[in-house]
Amino acid sequence: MNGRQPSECPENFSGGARCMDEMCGPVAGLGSDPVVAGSGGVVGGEAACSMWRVGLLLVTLCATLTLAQFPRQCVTPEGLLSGQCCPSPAGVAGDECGSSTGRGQCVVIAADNRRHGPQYPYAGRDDREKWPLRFFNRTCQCNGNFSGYNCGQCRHGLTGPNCDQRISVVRRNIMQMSAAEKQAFVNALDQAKTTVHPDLVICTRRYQEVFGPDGNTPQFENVTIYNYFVWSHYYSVSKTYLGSGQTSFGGVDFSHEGPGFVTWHRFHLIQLERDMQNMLGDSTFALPYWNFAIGGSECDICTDELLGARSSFDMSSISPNSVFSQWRVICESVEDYDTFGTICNSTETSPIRRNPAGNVARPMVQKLPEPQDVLDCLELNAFDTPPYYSTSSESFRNTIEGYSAPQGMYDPVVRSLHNLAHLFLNGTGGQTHLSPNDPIFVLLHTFTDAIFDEWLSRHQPGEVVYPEENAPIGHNRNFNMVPFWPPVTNAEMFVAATENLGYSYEVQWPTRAYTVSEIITIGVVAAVLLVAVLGGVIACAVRARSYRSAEALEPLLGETFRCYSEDDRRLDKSQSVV
Ligand SMILES: O=C(O)c1cc2cc(O)c(O)cc2[nH]1
Repeated sequence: MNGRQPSECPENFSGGARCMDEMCGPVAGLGSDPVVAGSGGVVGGEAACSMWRVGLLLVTLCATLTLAQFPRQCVTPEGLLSGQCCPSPAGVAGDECGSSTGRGQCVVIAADNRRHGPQYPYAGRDDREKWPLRFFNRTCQCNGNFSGYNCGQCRHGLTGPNCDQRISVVRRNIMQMSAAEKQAFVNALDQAKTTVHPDLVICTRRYQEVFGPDGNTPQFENVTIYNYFVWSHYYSVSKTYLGSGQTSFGGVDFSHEGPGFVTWHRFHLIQLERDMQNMLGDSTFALPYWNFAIGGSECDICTDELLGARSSFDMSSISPNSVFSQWRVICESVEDYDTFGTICNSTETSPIRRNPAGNVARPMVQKLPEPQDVLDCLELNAFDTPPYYSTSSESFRNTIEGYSAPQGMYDPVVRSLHNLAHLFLNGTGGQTHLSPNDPIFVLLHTFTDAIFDEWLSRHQPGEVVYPEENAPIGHNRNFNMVPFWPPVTNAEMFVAATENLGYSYEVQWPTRAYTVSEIITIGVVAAVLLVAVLGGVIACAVRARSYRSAEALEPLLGETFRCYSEDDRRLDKSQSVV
């Protein structure tokens, strides 16, 4: 933890008490807690019962303070063995999911049963299949606007004791924020990096080993708010361990290379934003975005005022003047995880590496996407196309993800939009198992999400366009996204953010440049118009001229006529006179 101390829990989580790890000890230490001894050990009659009660009291006390990737009170040996995770928001026995106040009830978890694509050829080899059934099969189902693992929270975009007040935050371009706003955001990120998550602990072993070496010590660990954000991304992309001496299977990714790319990352950000709002005690806090579609080879947010300038000592390091130079990454030992079947834990190791535009071996990733690329991908009509994978063509999803050219054509050598922005960073932010360790990840993904939201708003698709089956594992419409808890499906994030999720984007979308054929058409039309106008002008001029010539002759004629008429009148007069 860089020698820095985790902060206290925010008031609304702790009720003024200190964080779970301080009050209750580390989760991995629950093995020595009476609740665990009472359940797993041979403890008799009265003693066991009173120990159980003490344990229950402790768990209940802790329950009001924390939850987990699975709620903390659920990751006891009994909780894991029961398969049920339905805590009470008030910490009251018999009040599962706040049922006594009508907030919710404990129900069986529905996991997606539809076929997935051929990319993952196994069954029963990975804890993430049919998420989260390997760990739990019962969860809270909340009524009305209540939400959360125990129905103690409100749905996104709602607040108040009855969750009936609308609330919405606006995600803005970080470059357009004031100096004070920029500083506040950097400080908030840094606070999240060191604040122990009030709700979540991470699982540090595969299910097979989750009860620990003694069979009675659940392998879960505290983690900071920001490191949970990193860990959940790592967990979703990690390979399938197939056993000792076997190569882990890499053809699996629960958050990339499929339609769930946009929905998974959307929820990932919402969760971080909420955690930071709670940490700050500020429900108006919004994650900003980085408009990475600016072309060129300059990282405009890589300044010490924002995400950290380049160090003048080392091209791939962050300037010591930035707080992010002090950050240390987690989930770095990917070879170990894949070789030994271990899982990333909360141990921090090396500094962030970043060398924007510096990949000399790959010139294609030395330049950021162009503004036109965003406009092109927004024009694609199909959300995704078979095989709903990184090889899909004419797919909005595969294009914004960046495996297709911005106009939609799949090309194995192309990296565009989101992928290009990652690879441009050329370091921690360009490696899937590590990338969220670089906080640029947050801003890169809010912009990606803004493009997704704009596409939803322009095309108004409805969930039917999201594939129900045959997408890669994890990506079907009703698959519960890994590793989120309580279960949330891809479909739940396939909705307009403003109306459904309590946030919106303030974006000036670039105006479209004309295509060559449009320029030619416009030129031809303009030329025709010009000829027509010129023709008209010339015709008028000629007519006017001929009128003028006619008028020039008129006085003579007039005079003549007048002469005649005057003669006539004179004549008449004379006649009358006569
Ligand atoms: O090679 C790619 O296209 C690539 C790298 C990378 C890193 C990352 O964190 C992502 O989320 C995607 C991604 N794609």
